[in-house]
Amino acid sequence: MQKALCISDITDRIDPVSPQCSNSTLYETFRDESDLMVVAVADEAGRVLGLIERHAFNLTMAGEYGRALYGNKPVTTLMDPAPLLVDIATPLRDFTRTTLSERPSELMRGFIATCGGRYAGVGTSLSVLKAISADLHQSLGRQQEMTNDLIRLSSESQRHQTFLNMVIQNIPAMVLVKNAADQKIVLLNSVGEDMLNVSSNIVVGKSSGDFMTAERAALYNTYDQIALQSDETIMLKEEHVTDAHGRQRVIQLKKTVLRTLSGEADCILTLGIDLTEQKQAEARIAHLAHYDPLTGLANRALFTREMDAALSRVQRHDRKVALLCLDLDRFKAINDSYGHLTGDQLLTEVAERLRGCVRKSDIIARMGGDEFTIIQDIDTPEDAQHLAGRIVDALKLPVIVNETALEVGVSIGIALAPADGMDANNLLSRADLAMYRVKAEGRNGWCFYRPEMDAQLQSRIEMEQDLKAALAGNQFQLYYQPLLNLDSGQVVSFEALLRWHHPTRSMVSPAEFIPLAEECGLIGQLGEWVLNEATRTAARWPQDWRVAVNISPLQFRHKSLVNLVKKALKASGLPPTRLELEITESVILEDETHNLAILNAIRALGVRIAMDDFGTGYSSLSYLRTFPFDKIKIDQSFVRDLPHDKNALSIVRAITDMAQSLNVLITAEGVETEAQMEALKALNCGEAQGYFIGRPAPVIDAYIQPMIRYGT
Ligand SMILES: Nc1nc2c(ncn2[C@@H]2O[C@H](COP(=O)(O)O[C@H]3[C@@H](O)[C@H](n4cnc5c(=O)[nH]c(N)nc54)O[C@@H]3COP(=O)(O)O)[C@@H](O)[C@H]2O)c(=O)[nH]1
Repeated sequence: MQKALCISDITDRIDPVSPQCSNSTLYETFRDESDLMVVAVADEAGRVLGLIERHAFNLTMAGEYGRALYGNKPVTTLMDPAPLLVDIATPLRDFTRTTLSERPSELMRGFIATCGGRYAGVGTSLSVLKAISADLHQSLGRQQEMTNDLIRLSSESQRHQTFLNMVIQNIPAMVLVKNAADQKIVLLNSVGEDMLNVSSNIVVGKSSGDFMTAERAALYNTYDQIALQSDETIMLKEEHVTDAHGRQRVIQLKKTVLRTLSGEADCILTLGIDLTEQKQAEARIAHLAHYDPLTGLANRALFTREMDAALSRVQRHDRKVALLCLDLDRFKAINDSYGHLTGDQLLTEVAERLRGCVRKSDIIARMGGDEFTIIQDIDTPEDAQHLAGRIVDALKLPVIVNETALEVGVSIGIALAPADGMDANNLLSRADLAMYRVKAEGRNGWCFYRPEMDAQLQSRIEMEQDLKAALAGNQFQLYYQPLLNLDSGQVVSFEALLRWHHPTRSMVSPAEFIPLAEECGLIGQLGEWVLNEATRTAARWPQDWRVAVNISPLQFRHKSLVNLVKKALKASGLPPTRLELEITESVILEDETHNLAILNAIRALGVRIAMDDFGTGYSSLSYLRTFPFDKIKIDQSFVRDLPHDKNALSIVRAITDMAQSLNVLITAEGVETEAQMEALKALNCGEAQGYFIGRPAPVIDAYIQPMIRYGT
């Protein structure tokens, strides 16, 4: 901002003339200095004596008469002895305002500026006018600038204001500002309107008590007082509110007092952060950590916690608890046949039915796959028995998924605390043991744990160890069972069937140890041994005999089966066309793409692929189209009832007809009588296998038997 003009700005610091100076000398000075309008007369100490104005002086001195009269006289004779005096620091405006109103004619003659009463310069009316005009001009310019500045400032502040409003309105939190002095609300943003379910028009200018319940308002006022007495942000308890849309929200409030530069409380800022989604996510995570996402039942982690709690109830309050272990009977087959989506729907429905069988206080958990557990507070073992009975009945009813009726069934083992133990893991294994007993005894039922089951478990554990030792100790042998071509009556191939000469239990059936080997991960090693042994043996047979080797579905998951087959063929020198691999339908159903690729690669080597146990599975026949099987083996359960059972006859006929249309060879398994063989011949079955033709036997016997029987 420019400084206002003062007298010093418009005075000429012309040396004054002394009172002794003659008028003629001054006359010459005026003649020589045309710009000189006024001069002051002052003594040596600077005291002002008078003022001489050029025009008036020259008027006197211009004529000869005037010069003759005054020429030699001192200037004091023609000076104005009472000139207009003004202090040099006087603001120009003050000077002009006073002089123009009080002594305008004196101003016209000029004036003398003084400083501390001493001469400081002279000024004229012209210099005053010039200065006033310049000042006016400048102040107009300044005013314009100031106006522009103001306009700019106001638009900037407007922009800031708008920006601030936008931030406040769009911040995803409630912003509520109260005046610190009277605690009246001055601002509530739109999120706050929504959270508090009130319009800012209603609350601005009001106190909390004007639109809240007295109780709540009192609480908020207390919080305000606490905030006012604190220099820090205070965090309030989470609050549950119903928002403008009727939804329950959880809000975290924070209060901060905004203070002026001098430290006085100006306003109270309340921020409300909506924690609802965060809380929901936390709840979801907590739920996932304890509940099975598919069925909504407790998971293993929650089961363990609940089991510990139940056992401490038993201990402290002398209560009884039953632990029920459930395993669905045909779930795997259904899952494999109809796919995981159907399996999932089935599990969901099973969970629903279980919920319908228990009391509220019972805990149902899904431990994984198709295994469930129930923790039940009981008074007597009969309570557990009744619950198990209800569950078996509930799951006997078919489950309808996508218009298909699925019959699943359940096996339940029950262990009791404290009778069967007080350790959760131990009880679980005992209930499991009982459940396996139900499975072994035909499924779809329940059974209490009995101490002798431990011995059975022990024997299973021992068998597992024995199996490991058997592999190392050469206790396995392959038996061979012949397959007869029903047209030619010739033995065409032999199925290799594994036998275990157990050191103490003599011969153990593969029906017993193959599943065990699958469970304990030994099937890969065992299957590799069978493949090598069978190909090595068959390589020594007559050229027109093939060998069939059973491949477990689990072998498809282990080492590269294709490489194992290649290696066995190479090592034995057996032509690939003389090797046949028997697989079950679960191979196709389990991991169709992966397993079909393996089958195709093996078949590309020239090895034949047979579908074993045909008709026992759950699946539709559609998988027969997914792979060109060389042979289908009709399961012995269909052959058993031939030739008299009409159903068996029509099933076998249907299979042979279908095989003919697909151009696939059919082998009937389990042929034990001549009548069965004749019936199969009449049904156009290509090959037969069974005790009637030859029992599995070490290789020598295997081919001698049929030769003896049929004279080949
Ligand atoms: N993955 C592998 N599985 C194998 C291997 N060796 C055998 N097995 C499978 O074990 C199951 C039981 O086999 P086994 O006790 O050898 O029974 C076979 C035959 O002895 C029996 N059979 C043959 N003819 C008759 C008969 O006329 N009556 C009758 N009651 N049983 C008979 O059938 C079994 C052959 O079945 P299949 O394999 O379906 O052709 C069995 O599932 C074997 O597959 C192996 O090395 N690996």
